[in-house]
Amino acid sequence: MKANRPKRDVHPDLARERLKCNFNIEEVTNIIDGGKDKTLERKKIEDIALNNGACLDEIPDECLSIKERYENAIRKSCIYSNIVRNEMLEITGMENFESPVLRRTADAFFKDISPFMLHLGMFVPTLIGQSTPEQMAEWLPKALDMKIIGAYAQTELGHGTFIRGLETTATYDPDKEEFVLHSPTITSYKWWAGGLGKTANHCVVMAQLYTQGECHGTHLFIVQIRDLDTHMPLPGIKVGEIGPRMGFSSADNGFLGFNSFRIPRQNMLMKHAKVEKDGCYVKSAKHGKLTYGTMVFIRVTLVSEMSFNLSKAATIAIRYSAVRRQTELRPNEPEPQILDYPTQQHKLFICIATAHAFQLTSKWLWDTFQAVMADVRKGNVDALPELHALSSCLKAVSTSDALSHIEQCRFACGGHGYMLSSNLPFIYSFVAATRTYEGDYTVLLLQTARFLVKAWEQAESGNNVTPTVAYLNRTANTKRVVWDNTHEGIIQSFQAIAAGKIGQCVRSIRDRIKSGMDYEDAWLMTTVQLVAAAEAHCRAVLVNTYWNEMIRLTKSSSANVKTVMHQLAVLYLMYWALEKTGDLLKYSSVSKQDLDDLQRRYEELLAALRPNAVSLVDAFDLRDEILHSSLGSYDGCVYERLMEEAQKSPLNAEPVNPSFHKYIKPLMQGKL
Ligand SMILES: CCCCCCCCCCCCC/C=C/C(=O)SCCNC(=O)CCNC(=O)[C@H](O)C(C)(C)COP(=O)(O)OP(=O)(O)OC[C@H]1O[C@@H](n2cnc3c(N)ncnc32)[C@H](O)[C@@H]1OP(=O)(O)O
Ligand SMILES: Cc1cc2nc3c(=O)[nH]c(=O)nc-3n(C[C@H](O)[C@H](O)[C@H](O)COP(=O)(O)OP(=O)(O)OC[C@H]3O[C@@H](n4cnc5c(N)ncnc54)[C@H](O)[C@@H]3O)c2cc1C
Repeated sequence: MKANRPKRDVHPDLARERLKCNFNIEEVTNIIDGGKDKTLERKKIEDIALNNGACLDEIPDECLSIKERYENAIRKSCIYSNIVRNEMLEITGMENFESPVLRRTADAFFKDISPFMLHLGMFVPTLIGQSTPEQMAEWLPKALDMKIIGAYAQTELGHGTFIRGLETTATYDPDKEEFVLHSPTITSYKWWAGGLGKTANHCVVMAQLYTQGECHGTHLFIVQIRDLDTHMPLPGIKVGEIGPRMGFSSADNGFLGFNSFRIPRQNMLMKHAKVEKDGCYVKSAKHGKLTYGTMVFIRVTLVSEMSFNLSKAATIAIRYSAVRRQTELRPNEPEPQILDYPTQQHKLFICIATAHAFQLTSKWLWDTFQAVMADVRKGNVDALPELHALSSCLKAVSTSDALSHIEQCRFACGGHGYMLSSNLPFIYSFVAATRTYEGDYTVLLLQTARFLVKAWEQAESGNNVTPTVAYLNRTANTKRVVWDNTHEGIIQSFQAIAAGKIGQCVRSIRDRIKSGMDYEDAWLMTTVQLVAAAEAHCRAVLVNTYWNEMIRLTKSSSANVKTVMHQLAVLYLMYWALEKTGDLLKYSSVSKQDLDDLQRRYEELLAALRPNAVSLVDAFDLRDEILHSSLGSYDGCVYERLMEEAQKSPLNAEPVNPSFHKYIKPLMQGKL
């Protein structure tokens, strides 16, 4: 089903906006993509994937039933996978199967989500990160070639966060050299895994490993759950879909139970720990948490995923705000574009800046992740705790911030933002899930807090700490940092806030222990503060990284690109400084006058960015197919598209709905 899209002239308001642009859009796009060659490659891939119109739907997803939606998503997933397999991977290289370009083009095919997303997103990365070379040779080519389709089944009905509490068992039987998978209780049923309900024929399962009568904790196993020919669940497997949810409607999130289901010994993913033929358990020599590697990988990728989603929402809301006019400011004057309202700019410009902040930080985080993984491969796991702390807090804060900014984008579009055809509700519900999955917000910040408390104690006793907390060496023993309204000053203030909060947590824990609590209770009682301290640390990392990366990446840019990129980064610093005035008053010497000045400069910056706003979102270079939005298309023909989408409502298929004759008319006639 291909839909023909009428070509329209660009709305005059948007055309005028584009004439105001004073910087080279392509240069900014290159910075976001990571270089000119990357932009060219992305465009080439987008042309291959999208130019033939296979991604377009005649009937909008939201007008389909649950079953139709799933079937349509499968149809398109197969078309898309074929394009990826036959044409796109040739350009990116097989090893870059998780390239952001593939993720971006996938969004043109799926307004919601592909049932195959978890296959490429988690199943394949788990094979890569957790298999021995022999296992990799066996499974990976099949998975990349879509000969097998997998899911990642870790969470259970009873436990998601507390992995050590998972109940599924994998008991080794040395006589048959097999593991017996079993779900002993209803709460041990696997629950939530994307693609598991109806699509996958294999999955990675996390289960408690028992061998020689002893439990060795959770390990990963690769399990075939359906017949490859008939697709029927194998005997001993109970599998299905978990039912309608807020988003992820076409992801067939599933449940899975095992009734003494047997798999060969070789199906335990044994890169980090293994079970010998005789049942002898050999522990990971490196680090006990390496089996959690896929989660760390996804947390790292989610930061750029948040940038992408926020850039979509910002593009939609800013283009719409340039076209939408509302309220006479003065009698008989034309109504202004709503983008001219400073309150609208306050809602939206931070979204552009945040998309940049997350994008640049995500590249830095990705490089850090790669470097740590290279060390791990050589047997050095020293940097793993820092990577875990960093990826945990950046995942938590980026998903949470993206979610609230996307909601602001929806508010910024008034009533029309509530329409599914605007795509904002889809983007919102997709991002809402990211705050929970791969580790809930609070839980992950508490992981970072554990690391920060240890780092504080090291810094306090005069020892050097790892790079991302190096500011503790400078600030751990300082009471209040001297306020300075330059970018360096603001960054240092964020570091002082983080250090101040971590220090306060340590003191609270110590005071509670002194007053008779044990460490666990003292920690528990301090967790509200610990979450706030970890968030503050994350903000310090974000402002510092964004600033440094922006300076580094614009070194050879033209003057106006430097200026506009600089303005966005300053806006980001000021926005968060103003959001955190209470903390600044507590941990720096900032005065009321300084804060008033900051507010004024922030408002001036909004005005300075205003003429470039539309071009800044054009620089995200998101094709209409990817935006899927009646409000955000490049041509800005908002009202025509809203009307066009309204016509597609199934309720408009007939002039009179049968319910009139069945119910309303009898009611009107008193015959009901
Ligand atoms: C086409 C391209 C595709 C791209 C795709 C991009 C988009 C991706 C979309 C993906 C869609 C995903 C859908 C969702 C999937 C899922 O949600 S899968 C399930 C995810 N589940 C979780 O994340 C659970 C969260 N819980 C945990 O991570 C852990 O249980 C815990 C909270 C960290 C605690 O673990 P536990 O085993 O109880 O450990 P502790 O005893 O508390 O800690 C011991 C020490 O170990 C440290 N530690 C914990 N985890 C790690 C780690 N991963 N790495 C390193 N270290 C770790 C911990 O901090 C403790 O340290 P100390 O303080 O030093 O003791
Ligand atoms: C759309 C979606 C897709 C998913 N896909 C998958 C998948 O493919 N595979 C898979 O295995 N899983 C998947 N999940 C599951 C997901 O990983 C879990 O839901 C997530 O890790 C949270 O765990 P939970 O649901 O057990 O929440 P809970 O841990 O029960 O959290 C409930 C509340 O308790 C709080 N809480 C819990 N523990 C603590 C603590 N120690 N300290 C303080 N507060 C705490 C949390 O902050 C939260 O507010 C998916 C989830 C969603 C929503």
